[in-house]
Amino acid sequence: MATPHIDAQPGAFADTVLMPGDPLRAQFIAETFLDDVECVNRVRNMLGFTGTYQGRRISVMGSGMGIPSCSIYAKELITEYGVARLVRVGSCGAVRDDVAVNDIVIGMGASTDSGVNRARFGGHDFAAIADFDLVRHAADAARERGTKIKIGNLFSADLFYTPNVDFFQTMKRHGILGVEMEAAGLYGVAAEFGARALTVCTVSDHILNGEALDAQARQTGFAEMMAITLEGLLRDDRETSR
Ligand SMILES: O=P(O)(O)O[C@H]1O[C@H](CO)[C@@H](O)[C@H]1O
Ligand SMILES: O=c1cc[nH]c(=O)[nH]1
Repeated sequence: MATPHIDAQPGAFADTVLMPGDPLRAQFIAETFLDDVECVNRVRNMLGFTGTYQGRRISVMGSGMGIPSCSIYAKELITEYGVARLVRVGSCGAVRDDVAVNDIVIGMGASTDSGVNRARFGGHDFAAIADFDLVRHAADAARERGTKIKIGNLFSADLFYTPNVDFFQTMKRHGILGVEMEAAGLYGVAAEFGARALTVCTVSDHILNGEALDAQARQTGFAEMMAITLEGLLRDDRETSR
């Protein structure tokens, strides 16, 4: 079985897929955090891997940048490979004064300037939200690790280089925790096709004050995000009845 974008065999993906935007970050995650790793997709270099974390089968695959790319992979993973949990592990920019580079934020919801969810929801506004239990278990994992995180609303932008820079102030006033490019689309796909989804991001830059992580700090913050995400998933396995 293959889709236009994934040439993996049936059963090649675990029921849970981590999705960073960057396929090389997918490879890094697989090689750094998983055991017994096998590469399961190379189409368009959108690398996908399956391995284990503490004995639990987990896959990781790049989503590409932006809602259209992420939506293609998420949809095919759910409907063709039986994936039931998708967790975006990404980077985002901050606009609030109390959100700093290296902070970890969880997208309980995701606002957007994209039209995809209206397209799938009869032209109406769709509340793009994460799965509550995935949010809860990631939050519990963070608390147990003693890591402070923020949970709230992300903004999934169609344009990385937006001409409407004044809108960042509006986002700030509305409490947006981070600006990224996929979460609202991922949540819409998950809702349409009956999967559970979550987004966890590390703040890589502050859009309004110009602060940005150096490479070393990026790596450290990223490792903590991965630990929270993976431990949250193990909790979800233990505590959520399906
Ligand atoms: O670091 P990733 O996961 O790619 O996420 C962010 O980085 C990319 C933009 O540079 C977009 O994909 C955005 O959502
Ligand atoms: O999409 C993104 C990701 C990181 N930083 C931003 O400003 N935007």
